[in-house]
Amino acid sequence: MQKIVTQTEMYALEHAAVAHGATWEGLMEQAGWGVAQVALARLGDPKGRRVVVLVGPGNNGGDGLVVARHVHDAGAQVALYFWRRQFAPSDANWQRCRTRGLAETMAADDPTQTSLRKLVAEADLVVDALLGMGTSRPVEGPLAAIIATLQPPRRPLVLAIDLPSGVDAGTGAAPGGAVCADLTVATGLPKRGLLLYPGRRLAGTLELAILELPHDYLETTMSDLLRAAEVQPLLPARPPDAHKGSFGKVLVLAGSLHFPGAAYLACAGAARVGAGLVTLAGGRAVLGSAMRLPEATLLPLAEGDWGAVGPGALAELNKALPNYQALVLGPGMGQGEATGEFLQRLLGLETPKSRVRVGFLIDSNSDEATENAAPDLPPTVLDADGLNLLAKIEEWHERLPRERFVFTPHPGEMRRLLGVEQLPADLVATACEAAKRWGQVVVLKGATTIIASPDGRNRIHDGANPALATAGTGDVLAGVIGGLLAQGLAPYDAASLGVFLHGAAAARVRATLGDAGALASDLLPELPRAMLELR
Ligand SMILES: NC(=O)C1=CN([C@@H]2O[C@H](COP(=O)(O)OP(=O)(O)OC[C@H]3O[C@@H](n4cnc5c(N)ncnc54)[C@H](O)[C@@H]3O)[C@@H](O)[C@H]2O)[C@H](O)CC1
Ligand SMILES: [K+]
Repeated sequence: MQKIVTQTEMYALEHAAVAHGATWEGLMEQAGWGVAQVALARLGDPKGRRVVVLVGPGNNGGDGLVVARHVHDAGAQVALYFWRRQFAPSDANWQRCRTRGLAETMAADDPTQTSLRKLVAEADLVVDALLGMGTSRPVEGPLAAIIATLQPPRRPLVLAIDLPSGVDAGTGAAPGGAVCADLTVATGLPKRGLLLYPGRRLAGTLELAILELPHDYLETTMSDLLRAAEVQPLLPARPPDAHKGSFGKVLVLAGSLHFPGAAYLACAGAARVGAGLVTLAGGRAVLGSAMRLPEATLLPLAEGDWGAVGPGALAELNKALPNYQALVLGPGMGQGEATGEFLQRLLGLETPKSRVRVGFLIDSNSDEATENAAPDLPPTVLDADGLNLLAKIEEWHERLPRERFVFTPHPGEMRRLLGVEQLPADLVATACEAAKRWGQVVVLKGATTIIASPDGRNRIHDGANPALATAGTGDVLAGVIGGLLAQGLAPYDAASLGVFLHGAAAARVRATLGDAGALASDLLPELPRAMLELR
């Protein structure tokens, strides 16, 4: 399992390591040695290769001095460029570099960066050890000018230690600009900011320098990188004597005249990850979608506006729901008033006021009232317009049954659910706090997707892929998660495996079609292949 940490968690881990007998100097030596091995592997034969190490004022700079020594000792020609670091005899790592006679330039003596530009122009490798986890404010002034000398396109290989200088370790933000590295070697554990944009882009390839950290303490950190090893055991077994009933039934309530394709994509997503049966529920628009997926069965429902379901659909739905192990609710269902009323009643969230508004349907004491009562929902994926409609209902999260839903918002839907103009910078914390408060699994979709459980655990999926940036891919994901819920996975696991498989299918699409022009439906045939590859 690859843990991902915040600054606070990392500093606490380092303190715990020291309490367990490690020393700060020893940790820095381990970190610097590990980074130097990566640097040397990139350099090839170090003889005659030129390396510039940019050394900042803190421990990140200290790591840089350790790297400089090891790379020098391996045979490379190393020059040091200091920004805001004062020599002190207690700076043992600087002292060791002096003993070896490494060239030194002070940024204070190079106000126009003329010397630095020359060093960079002649270098094979620049090591960025200006700032690490300690980055606490936007980069500006001389530091910004130093960073600017590393701008692409013509430059040597740039290796950042721990984080590209200027990237916030917690959020990945780089408000004043930051080093754009070819590779970043995280010390000990990757920091969150390395996985969140723009930090992820600025970091380049991610590598790790191993630090000995106390294992039991490590287990208390809550973020995991979502990787094949973590989700492989979650794949539902396929016993040879299985029948379609073994793999669950998914009801997909989606689509409208405006968005018929969303219904198809969600259904096919569920079927392509192995659900036993998929039923498409909805109005006339859904009938058209079903033509594209002859394997799906159909539950025609009373329509509201524009072919989307209306409040009259509840009675039919109530009868059918007990036969299903999962529900996918929302893709392309529109945000019409009647659909909103339907959703409100389905989720048991109607207020006395709205009860009056749908009074033409029911009298609260009649049999019809029972027929139209909010059903007990199976595990449910709530996506897209389902989320937008939910966001309009007052105090929805206090009244919704807890631990029943997987919410799959993109940032716009997340803003609406939270009722804010702009999402907070720390997306991981935002998703985690929401999951805890709402009592539901939250999948905050983006170039980096965050899967947060109400119990505080979270998984981060490093799966940016421009091929996915096209309409309909979210509908496929909702279906995929629904298909896994129907096969008995717990919501957090269904969401995690679903995000992983969706990302793996997208990687396969990109490998054949490239960055542009893929259709969401191209993901569908790749889903079983992604499962096969994972199994
Ligand atoms: N702690 C350990 O045992 C280990 C840490 N490792 C490395 O240490 C850094 C974190 O070091 P720290 O000294 O806490 O912070 P920095 O080196 O990142 O720099 C802090 C320094 O910079 C100033 N500062 C912050 N932001 C700005 C800014 N935008 N402009 C100007 N100055 C800024 C701040 O005030 C401080 O003075 C960690 O990343 C690792 O690389 C070892 O890896 C392991 C042991
Ligand atoms: K750095």
